[in-house]
Amino acid sequence: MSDFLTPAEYHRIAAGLKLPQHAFIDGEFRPALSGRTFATTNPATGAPLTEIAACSAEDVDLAVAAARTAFEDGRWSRIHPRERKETLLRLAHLMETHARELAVLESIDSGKTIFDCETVDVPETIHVLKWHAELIDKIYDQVAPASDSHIALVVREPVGVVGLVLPWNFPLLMMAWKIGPALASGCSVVMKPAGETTLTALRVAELAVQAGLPAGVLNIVTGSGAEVGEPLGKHPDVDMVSFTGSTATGRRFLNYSSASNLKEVVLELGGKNPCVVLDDAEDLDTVAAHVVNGAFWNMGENCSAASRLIVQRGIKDRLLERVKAEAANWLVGDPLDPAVRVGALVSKAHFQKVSAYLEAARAETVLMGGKIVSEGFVEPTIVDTRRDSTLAVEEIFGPILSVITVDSFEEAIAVANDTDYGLAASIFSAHGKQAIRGARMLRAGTVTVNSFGEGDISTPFGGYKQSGFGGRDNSIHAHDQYTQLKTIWIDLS
Ligand SMILES: NC(=O)C1=CN([C@@H]2O[C@H](COP(=O)(O)OP(=O)(O)OC[C@H]3O[C@@H](n4cnc5c(N)ncnc54)[C@H](O)[C@@H]3O)[C@@H](O)[C@H]2O)C=CC1
Ligand code: BAL
Repeated sequence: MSDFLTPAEYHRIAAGLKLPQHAFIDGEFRPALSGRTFATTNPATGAPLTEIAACSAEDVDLAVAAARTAFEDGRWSRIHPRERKETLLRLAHLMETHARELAVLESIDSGKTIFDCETVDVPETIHVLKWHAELIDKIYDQVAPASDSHIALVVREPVGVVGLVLPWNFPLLMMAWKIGPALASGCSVVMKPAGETTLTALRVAELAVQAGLPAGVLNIVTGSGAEVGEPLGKHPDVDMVSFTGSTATGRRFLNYSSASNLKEVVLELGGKNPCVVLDDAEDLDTVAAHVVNGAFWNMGENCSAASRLIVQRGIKDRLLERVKAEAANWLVGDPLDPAVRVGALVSKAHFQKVSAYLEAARAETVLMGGKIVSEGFVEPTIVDTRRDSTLAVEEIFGPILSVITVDSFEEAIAVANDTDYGLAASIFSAHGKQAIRGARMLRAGTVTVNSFGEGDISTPFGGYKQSGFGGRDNSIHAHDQYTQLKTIWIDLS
């Protein structure tokens, strides 16, 4: 903790921040063409932070045109990958220099805790950008088998102008997950941050200018889903869209694509992720720490949150005792206090949604929590539920853990897989073969064994079933989204 400041010091930094307001199009910060703005507030206090450009289809057109020009003239798409690497590394280094400011901005804009912003969101964002930058001048294309009279090349080319539509739960990190591989690959970007959390993206754009990113290569169009997301999804000159957010909105992007130019679509969607704990799990204090982290980290506002604890009857009581003890350490309160682990839910609307689930929990057995702390803040809550209860089926995106009791390994796996989602899962067992067998049987894009997590930048992240579509974020596979394969046959005869 020695690197953390006091809450008062963080509040002083927050009060002194200059907040961005304008969209970023063709290398310039500009108001919406309509002149309209929308208010953004600090979800922890309800206080207005600033007014931001409320863009619409005409601003999207401008941004796409700028991105297209930049892509076609090759100012970024056709320079040596090493030059792209160096520019992105300069951006990452500038972000390091401004890490604390970015962490505070992220916290006041989203309600996330300063603890997480300082230890995860900002450093991981920088790491992800560096990882993709470092990769791009080290990967090779392929030469296919052919007779002596031909050479057959399989080359990757940047897909073109890409639309990136972001969620509000990890504003900086999701930006990095998408702009990292998109920019490294040579694409031009039109990005739409979530309306709730726009500020850090615009600050990164300011740093990108300083880093020397050419105009038009990164454009940030601010505003609502209906007025910016939809025109971007339907735009005939956007070659591909990568989206992270709800399954319902993800579906719309498939419709937008089919109704426009059949642009490629990659969707990273919701989850109702199981955490399976079998009777033979060992070191229950550690298991409990993973369970709590999985369920309550980032206020449960996490697509891979382990929101269903599927526990075998023989170990249930011993485990829950420890889970409750561990969760009791998760202090709820001022996100700018580094001792706090559960900050504010992202918006009033989302707070109301989560509060409605707390209300529904009253019809079940609440084992812990269950109450609103104050406007925007809810207690980490543990509920003993039926496997088919609303709480155990729907993605809540709040700090509510549903506990489901099972009697066997087979039943645990069946319950875990009994969901429309398939993003992440975890399994705890001291019996190696059983744990690995379970990991293979769980239908999810990421499965962790005897731990909770998402892997890291080196491994692909994305969902089975209705949790994902069309590709993966992270790892070298993320570059598949932003490149397309071209075959070149050369006749030597
Ligand atoms: N998979 C994930 O990481 C996320 C899941 N969610 C889930 O979605 C629920 C609702 O949250 P929302 O903010 O409403 O998520 P959302 O999926 O509607 O929003 C994500 C992004 O899509 C944009 N968008 C919204 N409507 C659009 C439309 N009609 N056309 C194009 N773009 C559109 C939003 O402005 C935002 O940038 C949450 O309670 C949570 O359960 C929300 C955010 C992230
Ligand atoms: N956990 C990172 C991806 C997401 O929540 O959307």
